[in-house]
Amino acid sequence: MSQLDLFEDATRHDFDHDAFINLLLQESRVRYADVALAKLLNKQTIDDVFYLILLLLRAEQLQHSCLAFDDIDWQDPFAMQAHYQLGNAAPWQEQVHHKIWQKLAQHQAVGVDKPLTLFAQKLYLSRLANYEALLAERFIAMQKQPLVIDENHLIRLLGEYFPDNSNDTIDWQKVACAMAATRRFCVLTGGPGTGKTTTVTKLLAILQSLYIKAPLTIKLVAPTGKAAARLSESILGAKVKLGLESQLSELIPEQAQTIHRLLGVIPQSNQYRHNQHNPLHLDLLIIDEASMVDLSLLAKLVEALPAHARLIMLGDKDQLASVDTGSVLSDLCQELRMGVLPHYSQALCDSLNRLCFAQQPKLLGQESDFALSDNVAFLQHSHRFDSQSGIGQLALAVNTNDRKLLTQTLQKGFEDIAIHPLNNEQYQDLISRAAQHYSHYLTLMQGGAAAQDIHQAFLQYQLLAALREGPYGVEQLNKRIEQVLHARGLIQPFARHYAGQPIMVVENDYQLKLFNGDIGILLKDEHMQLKATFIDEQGNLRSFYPARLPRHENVYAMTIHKSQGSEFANTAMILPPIQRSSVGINRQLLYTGITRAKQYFELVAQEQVLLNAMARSVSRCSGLRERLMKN
Ligand SMILES: Nc1ncnc2c1ncn2[C@@H]1O[C@H](COP(=O)(O)OP(=O)(O)OP(=O)(O)O)[C@@H](O)[C@H]1O
Repeated sequence: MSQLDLFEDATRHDFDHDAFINLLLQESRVRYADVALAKLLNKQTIDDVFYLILLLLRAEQLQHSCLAFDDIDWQDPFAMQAHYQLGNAAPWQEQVHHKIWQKLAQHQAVGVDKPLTLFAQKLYLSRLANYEALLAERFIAMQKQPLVIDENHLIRLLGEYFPDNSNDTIDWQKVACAMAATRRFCVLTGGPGTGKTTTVTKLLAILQSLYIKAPLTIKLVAPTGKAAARLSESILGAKVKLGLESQLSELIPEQAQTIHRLLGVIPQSNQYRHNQHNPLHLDLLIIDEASMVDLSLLAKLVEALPAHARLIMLGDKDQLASVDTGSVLSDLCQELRMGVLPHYSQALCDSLNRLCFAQQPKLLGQESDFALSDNVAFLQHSHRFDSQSGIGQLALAVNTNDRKLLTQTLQKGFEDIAIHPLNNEQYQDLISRAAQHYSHYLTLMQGGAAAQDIHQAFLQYQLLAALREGPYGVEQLNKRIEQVLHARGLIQPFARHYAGQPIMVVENDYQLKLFNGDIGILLKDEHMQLKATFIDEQGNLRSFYPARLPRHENVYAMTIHKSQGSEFANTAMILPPIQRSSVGINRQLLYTGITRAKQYFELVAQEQVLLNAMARSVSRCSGLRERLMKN
């Protein structure tokens, strides 16, 4: 029996729309505002188009860029829990789908300069369609705009920074560097430790050497303050490792900033100081953690680039998509698979063989239908996690849903991972271990250490949870850890704010320049005043009276979603039991959690929950790919 057949029931005279809409609201499938908007756009008529608009608004709420006709379950489009008796369901009919599409195409709210847009069998809110179209247009424009390069000089520099190992293997970092040096737009994707930052630092050294007479103005950005601080640290580390001579080293920036800061936030507005009319002053923009950047912010950033600019996007395509709508990085990297060579055109392979492997050409072309396949470089080999590392093997097993590799990894007894079954005892042990880790920064605080050192110590460990609510969610975990730390005499959590309390800001405050995801610790200053302290991307200390803080929560435990863009030496992760783990616990979530760990990772979970999550891969609906197909 169906819940609602969009063609048959929605247009039936005796169908009780009010009851059905109430059910949708009760089951939180849609919001009141969605119903009102769908009615408005459909001139108060409740019919099949009204329900399609509702479905679109629901899709947007779930961070999809659009509603794909092919993805709709026409017999139960809202995936209802309640069984709603509607009589005989209409059989699936191809012509009826065609009819509704035609009806939509002629609808008064659909079209150019209208609130809704149709594209490639997908229905959009026009705002999102416009962002997608803008990105596709700019990416293609950048791809087509030629660059003048002294090829011989570039070959020499590539040889210097990537000395040929003269065996048969391909140095993909060198390939990535050659690709990025010779095009205005390049995506560089790879898992943790595959050398994205190292490659980009070498690329910057090569580009500044090529253009030494008129060096490029380079800006580095990341979506969060945390990610920007990490990028700064990594670029600095890579520069030191490369041992660049000082004149060249000075031409490579190491201070990254947030995208919001670069664009120039205008308080109480969703506009930025920099836009197409007031472009950014730069020649090359590097965006790190690009998987976290949502469609609208990326569109605004790309729109603000000057016409001559180059753009490089770095990120891990397999991580969770952005918190807000869109999944641009994974859309651009959709055809890449671990263990498979990317498809590059023969023209690109000829050029890369000339630039990188003059002695012995190594690359052979393979055509792709994707217009930007020659703009995506893929690093697969991790230099941080070798075959001796459990973290790397576990991440690989999860990411490829390889149960055999998972079993082997668990049996090998790696020292850098531990997996505990979820039960009462393990739950209590996890809380105790977390409290033990956090006692380090609290002991430093009690000893009067500098705020920077206290923050540094806090960031050595993080407990991650898949859920917010319930006994396995961050709220309860935070309370439990707080209780243990209090019992150990390390904190006095009697007021809303107390010394040693770690907090995460959960909304943007453009006035204070505190952003969603920023982590602070409450500390007493020299006058014994309690202040919330934050370390900014430049490593500077910023302090605020607690009463001034934007909305925030304790962060002894944080959700995996919130941990994106951060790394911790020690990371622990807890997954709920099977009864609570059907929604939202998927491969991307697990992979993101595991790859936050640099040195040690522990998981507390039921085996079946782990296996189910590995098998559940999610993707967001978007039309960006279609906009970027050849022809
Ligand atoms: N070709 C290489 N040979 C040896 N070591 C390398 C190579 N490339 C990178 N490394 C080392 O591997 C580690 C990880 O490199 P890097 O930070 O550049 O990777 P990443 O992809 O940016 O990582 P993440 O995204 O996880 O921060 C660094 O210690 C770096 O020095």
